[in-house]
Amino acid sequence: MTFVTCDLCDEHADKVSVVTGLNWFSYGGRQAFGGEIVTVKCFEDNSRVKEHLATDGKGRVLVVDGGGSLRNALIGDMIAENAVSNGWEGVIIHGACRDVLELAKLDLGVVTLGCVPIKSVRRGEGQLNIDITFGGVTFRPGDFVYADANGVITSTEALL
Ligand SMILES: O=C([O-])CC(=O)C(=O)O
Repeated sequence: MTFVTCDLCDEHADKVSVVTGLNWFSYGGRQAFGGEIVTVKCFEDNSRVKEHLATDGKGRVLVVDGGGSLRNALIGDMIAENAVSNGWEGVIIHGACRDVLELAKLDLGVVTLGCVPIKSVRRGEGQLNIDITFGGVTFRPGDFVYADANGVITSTEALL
C-alpha cells in the first residue's frame, strides 16, 4: 500500500477526520499503512491486544486506546511478530511500545506515542471493538484508518 496521508486529505477533504494534538512516533518497518479499524480499549494491560493480534488481520489495523500511558508497553517484538504472521496491516497505540529495534525490522506499521522498556500486566482486562476517542477523533470499528509519517486520519469509507 503506497500513499501519503497529505494527498488523501487533499483529495477527500470532505470524508476524512484528522487526529490532532498528538506527537506520534513510527516504529514499525512499514511506514504507510491503513485498513479497516478494529479497536481495543485498555489501560496498562495488553491482554486484549495480544489476543486480538493472534487472529486474522488481513486488511485490518488495530487501534488501541491505552489512555495515553507511557508507563508500560502494550506491544513488543513477540506480539508484533505474531501480528505479521496473521496478516495485520499495522497497529496504532495511544500508549507505548518496546523492542523498537526489532519492530523496525517487521513488515508492520507500528505508530505509538513513545516507547518504554517495561511490559504491561495481563489481567484479562480491556474491551474489544467499542468506539474509542483520542486526538479529537472517534475510531469506530469498521471505519478505515490511514497512517504515515505525517499523521493519522480516518474515514467512514475506504479511500484506497
Ligand atoms: O509480551 C508483552 O507484553 C510485550 C512484549 O514484550 C512482546 O510482545 O514481546
